[in-house]
Amino acid sequence: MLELKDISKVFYPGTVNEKLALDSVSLNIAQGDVVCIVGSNGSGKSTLFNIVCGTYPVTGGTIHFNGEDVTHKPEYRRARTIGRIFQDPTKGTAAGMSVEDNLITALTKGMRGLKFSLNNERREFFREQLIPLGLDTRLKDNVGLLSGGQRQALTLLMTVLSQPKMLLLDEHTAALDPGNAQVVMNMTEHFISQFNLTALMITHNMQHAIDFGTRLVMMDEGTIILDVSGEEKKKLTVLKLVELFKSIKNKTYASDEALLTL
Ligand SMILES: Nc1ncnc2c1ncn2[C@@H]1O[C@H](COP(=O)(O)OP(=O)(O)OP(=O)(O)O)[C@@H](O)[C@H]1O
Repeated sequence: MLELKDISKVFYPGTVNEKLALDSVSLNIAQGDVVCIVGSNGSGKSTLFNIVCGTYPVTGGTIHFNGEDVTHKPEYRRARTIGRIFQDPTKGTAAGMSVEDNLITALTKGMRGLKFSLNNERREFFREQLIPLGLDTRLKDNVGLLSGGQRQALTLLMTVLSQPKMLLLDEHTAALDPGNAQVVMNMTEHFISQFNLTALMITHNMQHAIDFGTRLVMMDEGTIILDVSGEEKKKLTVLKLVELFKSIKNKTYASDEALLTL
């Protein structure tokens, strides 16, 4: 579905600040893969997402999406097929609009420009979708009144309703308290299976990365150093993952958050 071949990204080339953020990264994502991406700060995880979305141009390499070469396709055109959710719960929703109006916006995007009006049937559909979020009585409320966790859950629902082919979750629970983070993780799992989505999720929480999804990719210094799936992934523990990192890189895994989940 997504094929990254020999992707490199250099920031500020030819200057004293030159930084090789991605170094010949190749990655194939199949339809239905749910891939957790871990790696210490600065290892290139967000840059990888920015390259997939077209936020940044590549320095070298190619990107194919469902067989189409999208390497130079602009971000706004890739946004139709790729839904991205950020860490900041305020980013994906419009605070000054009601829950209902936010959902209409998302659904209209998903319907690819078809004329759409809010009839009772549609309102009932929204209400049903909002039940697992505990927001089914709040269709008329302004989104600015919702908690961070509720807003992120709504962002998730909106993204899914816009019918992306691939979901990119960029530490989407990191700014939430543990209770809300768990609720949003459960919602994420529910939507991925309900809508049969392919997803990539960046997380610093190694336990989440082990428990969630079908595949785990670890990055370091702009490269992919580990890619496990199936039974091998199921057998992982945080301790094993940290030890694997040490044996591959001959250094200690530098993330306090990861070590906290040990
Ligand atoms: N827009 C930019 N301009 C210059 N350098 C950048 C830019 N974005 C990222 N970098 C650099 O590229 C490297 C990889 O950064 P990136 O944000 O992809 O890491 P990350 O793994 O997502 O880190 P974190 O876990 O801290 O979010 C870092 O050295 C970073 O400073």
